[in-house]
Amino acid sequence: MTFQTLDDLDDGQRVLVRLDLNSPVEDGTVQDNRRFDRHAETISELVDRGFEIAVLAHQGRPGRDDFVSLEQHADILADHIDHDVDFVDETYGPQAIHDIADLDSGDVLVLENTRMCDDELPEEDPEIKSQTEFVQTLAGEFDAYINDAYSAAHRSHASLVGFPLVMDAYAGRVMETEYEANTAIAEKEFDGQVTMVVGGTKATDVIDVMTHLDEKVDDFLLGGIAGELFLRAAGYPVGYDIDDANLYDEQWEENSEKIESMLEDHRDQITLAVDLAYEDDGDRAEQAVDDIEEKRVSYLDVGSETVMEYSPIIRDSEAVFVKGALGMFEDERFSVGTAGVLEAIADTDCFSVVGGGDTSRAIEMYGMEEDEFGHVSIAGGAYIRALTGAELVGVEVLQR
Ligand SMILES: Nc1ncnc2c1ncn2[C@@H]1O[C@H](COP(=O)(O)OP(=O)(O)O)[C@@H](O)[C@H]1O
Ligand SMILES: O=C(OP(=O)(O)O)[C@H](O)COP(=O)(O)O
Repeated sequence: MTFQTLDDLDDGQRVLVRLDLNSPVEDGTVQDNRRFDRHAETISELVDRGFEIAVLAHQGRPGRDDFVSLEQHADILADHIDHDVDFVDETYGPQAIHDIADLDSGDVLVLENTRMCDDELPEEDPEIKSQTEFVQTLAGEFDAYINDAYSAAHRSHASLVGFPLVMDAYAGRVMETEYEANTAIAEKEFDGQVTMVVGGTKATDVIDVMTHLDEKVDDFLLGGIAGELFLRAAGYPVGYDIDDANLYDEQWEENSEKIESMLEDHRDQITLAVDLAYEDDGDRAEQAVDDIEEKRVSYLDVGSETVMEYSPIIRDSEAVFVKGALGMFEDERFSVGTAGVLEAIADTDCFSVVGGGDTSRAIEMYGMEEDEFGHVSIAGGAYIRALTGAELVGVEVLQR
């Protein structure tokens, strides 16, 4: 490993620490999840070593319901480290700079959601990000920058790639362990069948990676939003937005050509849902995809027949990689696909990786243990990108 770690950093300095606390938000309430547990280890070590600590993190995407302040995250983090955590509702404005100046040894201050700053998005070259007002202002306030956000390291955003170009930069403990685990996994060779379960809402991330993994993965089992987009490309009248949904059409525009060419060139490697589930009068109802004449409802899970088709494929696999849930599993009625597939994986002795801040929550929620899986990563998009062998931009800048 070529980046510097916390072992290379002298105690008691002023540090700016980038975490990934991006969490599910239900009715405005931030849901606790494994990202807090994992990052708490890094922050507790920094507290014990007397650092003056300011935390940068993002939450959600502008325009989405999950785009909220980090005030609740500061409280959840405080519970995890059993130590006070302050919050300021600015990222680099005058009040933030004032509060940063006031930090004492062992103090922790969470700065406001980085994505509320104009300079954070969109993705641009690290050199451009390093010259932004956001990076230039904060860099002057600290002795060192620590990136612990492996799970966001595939994004070329200011808080992830700008600072290492203008100040001393180190990998936090989560960055270190996730990088090691995911790099080792990417280098593993398997003699038997390799299966990848693809779902979730971030279809663009997974479809991009699928096009680079067609030699490594023998069978892609589809669900979630990506699954419906593939069904749409295969000629079924699903995979577009109805009502207020904003999940399909934009991602279809971005990915339809890739999906169509994957179906044309790799049809035998792609297994699509044979039935889908929806809400009918408060209950779960299922419909065979062949019987859908027109999309009138939101499909929130794959159906039970689909789980019966996916399970034997998983049983016959030597390795299974999961990225994204097959349905909206947080609602028990729509957990059949995700829980069914995870149980099938847990019941076999295949090597398995379950990734994603949201998806990894399903393990605990549905009574499974993490040690029933080979590796449970708090990274989703970053881990599957790493599987392709590609370097993550946020890691690359740490290695300079
Ligand atoms: N058909 C669906 N409709 C709406 N949401 C879905 C559907 N299928 C899966 N999801 C949601 O996808 C989320 C996980 O998506 P994503 O963020 O891409 O994965 P992760 O964070 O695990 O990497 C879950 O919280 C689940 O509720
Ligand atoms: O949750 C994240 O990614 P993931 O859902 O792929 O695990 C990261 O925080 C990145 O967030 P983003 O996909 O909104 O850039």
